Amino acid sequence: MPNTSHIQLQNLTKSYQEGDKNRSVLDRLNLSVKEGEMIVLLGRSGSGKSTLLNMVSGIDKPDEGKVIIGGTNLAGLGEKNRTLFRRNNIGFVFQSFNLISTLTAHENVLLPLKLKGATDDETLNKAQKFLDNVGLGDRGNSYPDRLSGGEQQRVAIARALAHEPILILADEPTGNLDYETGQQILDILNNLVRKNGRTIILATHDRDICKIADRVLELRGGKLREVEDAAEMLVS
Ligand SMILES: Nc1ncnc2c1ncn2[C@@H]1O[C@H](COP(=O)(O)OP(=O)(O)OP(=O)(O)O)[C@@H](O)[C@H]1O
Repeated sequence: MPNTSHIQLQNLTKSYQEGDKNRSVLDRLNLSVKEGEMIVLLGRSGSGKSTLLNMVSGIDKPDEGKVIIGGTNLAGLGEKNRTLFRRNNIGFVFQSFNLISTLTAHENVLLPLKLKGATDDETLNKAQKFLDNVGLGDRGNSYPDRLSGGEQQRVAIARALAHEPILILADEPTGNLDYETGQQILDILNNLVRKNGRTIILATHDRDICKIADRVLELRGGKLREVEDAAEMLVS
């Protein structure tokens, strides 16, 4: 298991075939992220933010280039090993929460711990601790459909952090929430991630989120550029 979450993307290239057309999404993209950094990734709809996060998490593979996380090049691994790497090292927070509807909140948080091979009482307590951390310690027995959107996203954050990943990826984590709930979710994410010194890459349309970032990057034309003044941007 890597002991650093230093990330390097080198010459990352990805295109999709559409009929007889080739749509280039990432074009020899480069990025270096230091351990503990919070990166906000901006970009218009369709610019490739989800595609990029899928490469970093190993859900998908680039056509060319390297995805090096803590010394391991994910792009050089087969699907099985990428899945194992992801389970052990990465936590993912989605726009649509993606909780398992037949499992309680506590069981949802427990799942990544079990997948990582943990079994004992310590694990049960750990899941409870992470629910406590997101302010839902008393809702462990609730099923997702009994929780509000904001509460579901808090469970999803507890689930993403429970197996203590070195890297958190979040794809529009506030996209399905009203403004105030979205701000609460960001505060929770920011506090937990910072407290534990985790690295996070968060993709969003919401320029407000930039205020909590160490670095803001814009994805455009398949490449990344640093945004010095996020307010200058008009992201649709
Ligand atoms: N599996 C796929 N097959 C074909 N084309 C795809 C696939 N996944 C993504 N695309 C295309 O790649 C481009 C980038 O999509 P992506 O979802 O990464 O953008 P995004 O910036 O995350 O957009 P949004 O902000 O709307 O979620 C789009 O043109 C999309 O249609």
